[in-house]
Amino acid sequence: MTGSGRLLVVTAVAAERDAVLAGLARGRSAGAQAAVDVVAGGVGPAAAAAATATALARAQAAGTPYALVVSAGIAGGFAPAAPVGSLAVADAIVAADLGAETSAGFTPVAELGFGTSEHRPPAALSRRLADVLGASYGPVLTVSTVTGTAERAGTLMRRHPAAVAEAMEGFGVAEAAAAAGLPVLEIRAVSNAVGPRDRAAWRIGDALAALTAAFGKLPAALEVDPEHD
Ligand SMILES: O=C(O)c1cccc(C(=O)CC[C@H]2O[C@@H](n3cnc4c(=O)[nH]cnc43)[C@H](O)[C@@H]2O)c1
Repeated sequence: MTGSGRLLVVTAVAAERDAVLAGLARGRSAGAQAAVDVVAGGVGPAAAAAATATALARAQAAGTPYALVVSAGIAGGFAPAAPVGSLAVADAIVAADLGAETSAGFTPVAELGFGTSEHRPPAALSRRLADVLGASYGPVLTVSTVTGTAERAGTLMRRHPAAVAEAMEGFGVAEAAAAAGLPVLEIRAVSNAVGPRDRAAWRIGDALAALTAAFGKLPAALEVDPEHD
């Protein structure tokens, strides 16, 4: 993102939006200059896609288009790559449960011939961001249902052995960005391990703090033009 590039960050809920805003404020006090808008678009891929598409269209109509879109928030981490409290940056944003379930197993929508199953962030930019943030780097899975059993976690890991995190909005944000011809990133802070549901083990506060720290560094890390990735 160059100095003139406007950045749209989409989170699910207000607490994530506020954590991102706190990080951006910290970055500005350190001298980082970035035109960034942050939207809490709702939980799940459909809400995220609708909110992202609306924000992009409004900016385009106002003559102040965005140059880059980021899906950000908390996530489940796949062990050992992404422990609780760590950050994850997507090298691919994957629709992990969009497709068809048959007796032969799951077939992704792309293999059914009905569209895209994953979006690729700019490789050099996302890799550089992961390095700057000290984040794990790999596929981030988008699901419509939070994984709650070891069996489901195992199924996802077998299908996506390099996956680092699971969340619910990235693919929706990426679809809206792709429709607008814009590059997309996904940055997640790990609040829990993907697997058996244990709400007592969730560390949402720690994840939100990690998200704030990440966005304190992000504008400086993005001071490149994603068009020349
Ligand atoms: O199991 C529960 O009752 C429970 C407790 C706290 C949060 C939830 C959610 O459904 C959070 C979904 C929300 O947060 C993201 N997120 C965080 N961890 C995960 C995960 O392991 N798998 C998928 N999404 C996760 C997600 O992006 C949503 O915005 C449930």
